[in-house]
Amino acid sequence: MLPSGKAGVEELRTALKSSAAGFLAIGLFSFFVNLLVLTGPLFMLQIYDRVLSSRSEATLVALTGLIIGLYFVMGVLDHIRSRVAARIGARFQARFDKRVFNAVLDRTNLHAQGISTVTGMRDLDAIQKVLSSPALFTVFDIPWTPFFLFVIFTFHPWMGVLGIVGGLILVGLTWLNQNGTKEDQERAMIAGRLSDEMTQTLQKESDTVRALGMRRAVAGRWQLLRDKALEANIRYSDSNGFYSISSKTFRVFLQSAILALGAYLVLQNEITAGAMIASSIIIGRALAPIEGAIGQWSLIQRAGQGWRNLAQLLSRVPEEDPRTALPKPRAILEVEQVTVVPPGEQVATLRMLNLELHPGQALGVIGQSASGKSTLARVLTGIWPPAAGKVRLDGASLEQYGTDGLAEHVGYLPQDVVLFEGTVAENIARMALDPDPVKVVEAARKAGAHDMILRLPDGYDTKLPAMGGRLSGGQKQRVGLARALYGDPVLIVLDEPNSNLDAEGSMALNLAIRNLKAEGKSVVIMAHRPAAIEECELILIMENGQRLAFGPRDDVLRAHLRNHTQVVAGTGGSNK
Ligand SMILES: Nc1ncnc2c1ncn2[C@@H]1O[C@H](COP(=O)(O)OP(=O)(O)OP(=O)(O)O)[C@@H](O)[C@H]1O
Repeated sequence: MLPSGKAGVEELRTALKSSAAGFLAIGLFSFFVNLLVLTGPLFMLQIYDRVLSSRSEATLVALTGLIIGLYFVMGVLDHIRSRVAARIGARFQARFDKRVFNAVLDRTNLHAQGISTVTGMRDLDAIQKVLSSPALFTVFDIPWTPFFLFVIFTFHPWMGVLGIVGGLILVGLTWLNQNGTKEDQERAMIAGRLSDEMTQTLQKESDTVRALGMRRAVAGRWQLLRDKALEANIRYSDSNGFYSISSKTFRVFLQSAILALGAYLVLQNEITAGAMIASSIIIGRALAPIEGAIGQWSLIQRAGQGWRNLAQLLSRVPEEDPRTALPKPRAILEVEQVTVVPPGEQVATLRMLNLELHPGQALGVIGQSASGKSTLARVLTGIWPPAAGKVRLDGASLEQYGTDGLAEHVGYLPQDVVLFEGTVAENIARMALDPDPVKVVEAARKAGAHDMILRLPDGYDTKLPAMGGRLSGGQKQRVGLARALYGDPVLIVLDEPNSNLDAEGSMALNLAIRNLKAEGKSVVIMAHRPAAIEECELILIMENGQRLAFGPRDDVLRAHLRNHTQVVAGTGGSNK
């Protein structure tokens, strides 16, 4: 079941509350702006009832001077409240930028199940837009509508009644708009997101798409999604446009209707011509916020959706509590009764695993495909938390180090190495904003990749496109190993580190492992190829997510592999 999102709502609300002073300021400015809105109607009232009847030019000049001053003040206040709103929006975004970014990353890893819409950053943008836009002012202006209607009442009750009826019709239109467009908007949003995601995937995998002649097929699928998105958008825009234009037309009509009623009342000598003009202007102002809300409805609705999505996301991925920094651990790894269930799954892919590794030891993990080797790599590096049991590094369970703290002590080479857009050096430095060149070269040397990197067109400063496209599979793997060793981690987890390596690369890898052991680090190597376990004194054999055997390499291989002699012989440096 999905969490209710209460914790997330609370987090979002607290952030808004921290801008209470800003909202108060907007409320105060809105108060004066709305009072000053009466400038125009009162001016009209005076012109018609005083200036025209008395034919006094002096009064006209005085009144004109006065309203110039009042309009100026109104303009300044309106401008200030826009500036305050923009800052409230920016502050809200700044508060949540990193938080949402991290939550989206974590949720992809840890909580993949449930809502499929991870629109985090777009949700945040949508809320920020509403906070910084005139849509926010409608909230502060709408309470003034009854006041303006009351002013019209003071001119004549019938005018007031007409104003109220008109207002109710506009509110009704807003309600219909809300109910009539909500589903279309959601559909448009989801369809748009799906087609965007597909575009991104296709861009990343363009080689495969071309090579396998999938262009027409995927373009067809993509087009279907685009068409759906377009269709939903058009439907949404049509219905929203219908309500928006209806309300605008109705408001203009209402202004004339009140003028007609006013004229009738003037003819009956019930009100003055000034009151007739003034009430026509005031009714326009009274209903402007309602019309504004309808006009801004798509923004408001999207922000509402964003608020609900973010509340879910933030509840699902709570903020990591600050951790007491632990000293650099010794390379003692303990896996105690660990069971792992991948995110979004029900069935464990690693069950009740126990093992221990000490400084200077290397463990080779072997087993058939899908036996749980990569799952073990993920739990040892803290990517997936254990569903039961504990993984400890020097006595402390991994979560005690915190996500970033743990990454300093653990190096990880994933099975599929993905490099990021940046230079080779930046990639080795794990994309740090201030990479330490000494540490970069040191890591590359340890990984036996220094010479290979020097031979690249621009050495360490060779620019890599996204996904590291410029490098061969083996080169990527060696840069990936250097990245794993950056910052001198004590535990190094290598998932199929030699799957793309040639003999030279394989030898460099084994030398690196030997050196790491000599430095007192511990190394875990998930392997298919015998050459990879040459440096391992311990072997773990996995089967169906369970430990089939664990112990000294030669004993385990002899006891469990029928062809152990070939395997042991194969570890003599060949790369089969
Ligand atoms: N992200 C995931 N979500 C759900 N199930 C997963 C995920 N990753 C792996 N699994 C499942 O976990 C089981 C073990 O997979 P794992 O990748 O750990 O095996 P492996 O031994 O590393 O295999 P290989 O040698 O082919 O890389 C498999 O049944 C797989 O389907």
